[in-house]
This record gives sequence, structure tokens and C-alpha cells, in this order.
Amino acid sequence: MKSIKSKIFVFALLSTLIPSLVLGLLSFHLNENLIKDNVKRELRILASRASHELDAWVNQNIHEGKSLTSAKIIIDALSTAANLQNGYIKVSPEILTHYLSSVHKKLETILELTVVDINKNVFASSSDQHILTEPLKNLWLDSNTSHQPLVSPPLWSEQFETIVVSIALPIVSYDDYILGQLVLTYDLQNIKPLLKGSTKSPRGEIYLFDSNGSALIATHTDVSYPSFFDSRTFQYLLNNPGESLTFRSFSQKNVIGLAYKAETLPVTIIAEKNHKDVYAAWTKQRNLYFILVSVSIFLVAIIAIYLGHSIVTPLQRLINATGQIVKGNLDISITVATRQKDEVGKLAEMFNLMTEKLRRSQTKILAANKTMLQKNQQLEKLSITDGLTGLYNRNKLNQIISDQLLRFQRNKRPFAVLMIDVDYFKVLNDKLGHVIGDEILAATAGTLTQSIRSIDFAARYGGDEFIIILTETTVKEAVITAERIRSQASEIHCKTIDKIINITLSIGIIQSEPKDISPTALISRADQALYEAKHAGRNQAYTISPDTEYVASLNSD
Ligand SMILES: Nc1nc2c(ncn2[C@@H]2O[C@H](COP(=O)(O)OP(=O)(O)OP(=O)(O)O)[C@@H](O)[C@H]2O)c(=O)[nH]1
Repeated sequence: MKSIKSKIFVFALLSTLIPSLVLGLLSFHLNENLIKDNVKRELRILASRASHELDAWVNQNIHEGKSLTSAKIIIDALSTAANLQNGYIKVSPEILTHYLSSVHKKLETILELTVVDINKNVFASSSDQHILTEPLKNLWLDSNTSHQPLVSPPLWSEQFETIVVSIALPIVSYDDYILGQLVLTYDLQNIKPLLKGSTKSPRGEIYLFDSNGSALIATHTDVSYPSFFDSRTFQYLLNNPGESLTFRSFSQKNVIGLAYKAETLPVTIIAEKNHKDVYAAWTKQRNLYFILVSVSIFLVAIIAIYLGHSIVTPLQRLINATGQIVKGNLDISITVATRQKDEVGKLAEMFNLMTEKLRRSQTKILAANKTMLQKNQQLEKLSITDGLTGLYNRNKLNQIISDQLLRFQRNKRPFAVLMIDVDYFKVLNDKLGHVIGDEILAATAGTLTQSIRSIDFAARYGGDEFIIILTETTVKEAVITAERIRSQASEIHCKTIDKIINITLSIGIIQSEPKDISPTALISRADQALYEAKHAGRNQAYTISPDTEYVASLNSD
């Protein structure tokens, strides 16, 4: 992650995402806990109301039953069975059965009315197939006294094909002796509308379970007997009454439920609410939150990209421009948008100013360099040139001769040296003056330059003496050049006085030989040749021929 753009992008995303997620998750966690507490409270209310409905239903039935137990016919019938003679009217089981049937017809909510004697034997019943359930018998056994009404646990009745609950009420004689029990059997489905009414607000579902863990009835779902919950779930709910748990219910939906022990009816109440309904608002809020966070991140990402772009693009231009400067191209400037007044804009402005200054400095430096170069060239030229004649000076001549000697040693091809002196120049000077003398010297130099090839060299040796180096030339060939020079220099046009001056030249000619180990040695021999020319009467060329041995050796090569 090297680029500034990606750093800005990541920072913007993280600075949006982290606080959003932390606050969001914290808020959801708090809300979830609130919802959990709230749903637990509502489930407890539901279960408690259901329990009260059950109690009310049982108590109402007990109340109804108690009025029947005081019926004279029932007391007389059991007194007869018990052989009590104290003024009781003898009532046979058939008569009591008839009576019970007539009562049964009036009380439709009762499935069966059965009268049992003190020994728990059925005396009479409204039903042909009267039942005395095992649970009821057990209750009688557990109870030391039968003075209190007993409510049997609900159970499936094959006879009535429904879940039934029996309430046993003691039948007491006028002497306050217990004569037997009136057993009233009810359909548990009767309680369903009552329970349903208790689940309207808060809304929910109520199940009644027997001690075996089978559902008996439900307020909104049809359950067939026996129907069981997952045993672990049921056990957890039983072991933790009043504590909520999320589990899969008969409706195949996730629910939140809790268990509650009913007081008068021996059943377990399970109140439950649909998990989806409970968390609907929470889920909606969560989805909305994620949509808002996504939109925020999207907007922040766009802004981050724009910001990164607005910073990186000018920077990239600066980098490119700096790269051009590094390559030596100073003809560059960066376009700065008028609206860009930020640091990057200022940096670009400063960059342009800096480049402009560099350009000016470079122009000055280039001009100074050019001048210096020209001056150096002039100096170099002056250092090797004779000021009066424009020919090479003595220093340069020494250098040229050294080079030629080296070359000669390598390729054995000799070069010729012409040492030239103006005859009686002193007389000319004295007669015409030094200025004219200078002009004569310069004109003589011009003649020399015109008489030689481009590969040859002409130098002023000093005073009125000149030396010419003819490369790869023998004395024989050099004589021709010397004669040409002599003939061309005979008439010098003097511009100052506009006259033709007749001068003569004496020339000494030699060619390089192996014995010439230095420029001095070579010049010395040329000077000797010149001396000979002067001595022979001037206005002539004198040649010192090379050693015959040496010439022979050259020819043999
Ligand atoms: N005008 C002028 N004269 C110079 C310059 N340099 C040397 N001379 C003169 O040149 C003369 C050279 O004379 P010499 O070569 O000795 O003698 P000469 O008169 O040429 O006689 P020979 O060489 O024997 O023929 C001297 O009088 C110098 O003063 C110069 O640059 N300008």
C-alpha cells in the first residue's frame, strides 16, 4: 500500500467502519438484552395469566361440584350403601344413576359424574363406562384425608377421545362423616377458549404439558396427543422455571419460551412467542443500519477517491515535471488550477517559480560557458599563434616537430623542414620603418600559408625567420615548394604605402633523419642549411641531403 490514494481510501473506510460497527454492535447488544428482558417479562405475564385462568376454571368447577355433593339424594344413596339408619331414605344405585344422568344433561361441560363409596368403589355414574383413573386413585392413596377436593392430572380418555381432568369432591353425611366422593370429569378442551383469551395482550402461545412431557392442549396450534418437545429442551424449561430459552416448537418455528408450574391443575404451562415476531423490529433496525452503513461507506469511498485523486494527480504532475528537470529539461511548467489554493497548489506554484529561476540561471550559465569557451579558444589560439603573422608560434612549432618526429619513427616516411629568412630585413626596417617591416613580415607569412598544403605547417621562428614543415616529404620534393615560395614572395604589396616591395628569401632545406632525436637537433640542422644559403649569396635555397647510408637503407626498404 504505497500510494497516498490507497492510504487515504483505507483510512476513510476504517474511520467510518470502525466507529459505525462498534457503536452499532453495542447498540444491538443493548437492544437485544432489552428485548430479551422484555420478552421474558411478557412470557411470565402470559404464563401467570394462564395459571390464573386454570385456577379460576378449577375453582369454578369445584364450586359447582360442591353444590352437587350436598344433594340429599347423593347423601341418602351413600348412607344407604353405608347401612346408616339415621333417618336416611333408601336410595338405590339405579335411582342415583338416573339422577346423575339428569344432572349430566343439564351440565354440558361435564363429561361424566360418578359417585364412589367410602371404599372407592363406583356406586353410580352418569356414564355406562365410568372411569376411575389410576392417577385419581393414587391421589386418594397419597391423601390422608379426603375432605379436600382433589384434582387429577389430565390424561387421555379412550372413552371420550379427549384429554380429561377429574375433580373428586368429598360427600359428607349430615353427621359430618365422609361417605364417599363425587368425581366430576371434564374435557380439558373446555379451557382452551379461556386460555386463548389470556394471550391477546401480550400475544403469545400457551401450551399445557403433562408430567410425561406430552403436550395436552395449545391455544393456537392443534396438537394431537401425545406430542412431545425435544426432551432436552423440555427438561431445561422444567429445571429453569421462569427462564426463557430459544428452541424449535411444534409449529416448526423458532420460538422463545419459558415454563411455569400451574398451581391447582397438575400441568406445566409453557408460554412462547415467535422468535421472528419478537425480533422483527430489531431485525428491521439492523437491516436499516447495515443499509445506512453501506451507503455511508460508499459515499465515504467516493469522497476518499476524489480527495486522493485531487492530491495525487497534482503530485504526480510534480513528480513527472521533476523527472524532466532531472533529465535536464527545464522548459517545463505545471498548470495550476485557479481554484486550487491548497498546499499542493502552492507547491506547484513554487515549483514553477523554482523552474523559472533555474531556467534563467541555466541561460546565464550557458552564456557564460559560451563566452568562456570562446575565450578559451582564443587563449588557446593565442598560445599557439604568432600575434603579428597569424602563423604558429615557436612553442607550437616545437610540439608539431615532436609529433612529426614520433610519426617519422613509426612510419619511416620523412618530413621536410624549410627554414626561411628575409634577406637584409634590417635594411628594410631601417629604410621603411618597423611598421612597414611588420607588414612585410605579415605579407610574407601569408605567402607561405598559400604555398603549402593543408597537411603542412607554417610557423614564425622569430624575427624575420620562418619554418615550414612539409609532412611526408623528402628534400627533393621540398625544393619545389621552396622555389615556389621564393618566387611568390619576391613582390610584396605593402598596403600602408601602396607599393610593391621586392624582397628575397634565403631557405635552408633538410629532411628528417633518425639522428634527429629532438626538435632542437632538427632545427639546428635546418639553421645550418639556411646559413649555407646565406653564405652562398642569399636569395636561394640550400639543401642538406640526407646521409647516403640512410637513403640507401630507405631505398632497400
Ligand atoms: N619590423 C620588425 N623588425 C624586426 C622584428 N623582429 C626583428 N626585426 C628586425 O629584423 C632584423 C633582422 O636582421 P638580421 O636577420 O639579423 O639581418 P638581415 O638584415 O636580415 O641580414 P641577413 O639576414 O644577413 O640577410 C633586425 O633588424 C631586427 O631588429 C619585427 O617583429 N618587426
